[in-house]
Amino acid sequence: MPEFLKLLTPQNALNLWFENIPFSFPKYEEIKTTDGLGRVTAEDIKALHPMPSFSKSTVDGYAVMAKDTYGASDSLPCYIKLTGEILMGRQPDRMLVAGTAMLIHTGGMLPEGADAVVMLEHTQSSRSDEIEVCRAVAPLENIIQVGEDVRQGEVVIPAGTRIRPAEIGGLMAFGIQTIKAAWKPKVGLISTGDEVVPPESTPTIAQVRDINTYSLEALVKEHGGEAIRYGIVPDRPAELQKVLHSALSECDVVMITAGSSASARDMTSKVIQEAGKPGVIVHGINIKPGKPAILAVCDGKPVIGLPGNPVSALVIAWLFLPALLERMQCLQTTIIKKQIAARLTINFASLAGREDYIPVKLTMEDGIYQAEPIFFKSNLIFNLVKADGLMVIPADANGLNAGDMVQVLFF
Ligand SMILES: Nc1nc2c(c(=O)[nH]1)N[C@H]1C(S)=C(S)[C@@H](COP(=O)(O)OP(=O)(O)OC[C@H]3O[C@@H](n4cnc5c(N)ncnc54)[C@H](O)[C@@H]3O)O[C@H]1N2
Ligand code: MOO
Repeated sequence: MPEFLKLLTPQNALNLWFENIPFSFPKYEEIKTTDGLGRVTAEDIKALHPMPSFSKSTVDGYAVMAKDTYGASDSLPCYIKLTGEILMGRQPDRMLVAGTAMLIHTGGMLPEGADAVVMLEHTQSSRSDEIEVCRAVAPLENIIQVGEDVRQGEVVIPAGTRIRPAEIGGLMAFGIQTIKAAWKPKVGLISTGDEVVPPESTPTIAQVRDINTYSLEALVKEHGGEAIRYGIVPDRPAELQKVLHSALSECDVVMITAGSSASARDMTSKVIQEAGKPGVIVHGINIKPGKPAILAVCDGKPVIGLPGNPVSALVIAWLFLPALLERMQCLQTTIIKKQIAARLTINFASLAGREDYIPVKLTMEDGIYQAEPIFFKSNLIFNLVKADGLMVIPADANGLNAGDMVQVLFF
């Protein structure tokens, strides 16, 4: 019986693999903040000054002392002397004194002495030097105070944060043009198989174009790694040995596709085992698709042996590689895979003890997502192209019934 028939759950497989990887603090590089999307910060970033650095209005209206408006209503307005206008981007040229108001615009700097802003809609101006206030304001109403967003010196983006558009905006608010980011792990991609030819060539009748190198390259890029292609290796162990050796010396992670299963030409596990210590950690995971997957460590470097079937290769890589890249870059917050709850449209059988990831089409009915399973074969990439997401059938389920709610993950 091939060794890989001793199947682990995906979570146990991941844990066991990670226990054998010597994670260390990541190398880092200085990058332009504008290039930072998707990168991981390698140091704490602190507020250089309070944000905002001046107190401002959140509405168009009149800066006032709140107490001057107390009791004001539509039936009993109060009258306040208008002493000028605060121009945008300019510091007010005078203090606000009791019993006076100044015209202010959204984002304008509050004059000293003012503690609230009356909205334009709650005033009338019958005379050019006076306003009629029809509604009272409380202190701090319609203003943003100095440091209300963040205090000076506060850690605003901790080390190990994935940079999203919001972080880029926050960094620019401080004028931080460069950041230290964890280096992008280099992921070597090796395709194997005598029948596999490059996409630019025309396959003969029993050949196939290389899908996996390219779908995996895109996945690596999407999850913050740098992909390095090592081409297609024929089904000869010596050839794979040679290419794997180069990839291990040049990359931080290596992914090999195909040759993971049970036949005599499935050499991947053996070649990985001989490429470095401790070698193969997991061969076989209780999952569909992707059961024959291999997780290994060769002299400190993680290696993944993916099934050749393009759907299996992509699903397994999508389940394991992002988690690895996150750990390698010391990401502090696990990225939760985007998912929604949906109602299953039909009865769906599955094997108890095995976690299934089934491609589904999503539609919306009465405000609830409906998940229609695609009866897929893991060799057929367009089964995945046609899917909106992957429905998870947990290991403890012995199939699901039409109407059951399922989680659908977006890959
Ligand atoms: N007797 C058994 N046979 C198989 C088992 C099993 O348990 N017992 N498992 C099946 C499962 S599940 C999978 S998944 C596949 C895994 O196969 P391998 O990893 O050994 O890969 P190959 O056999 O070389 O290829 C499978 C399939 O994928 C095509 N392929 C390979 N590389 C590429 C590529 N880069 N781009 C596009 N397509 C590729 C290849 O031509 C084959 O059609 O094994 C089952 N068999
Ligand atoms: O894992 Mo295989 O992926 O079931 O075809």
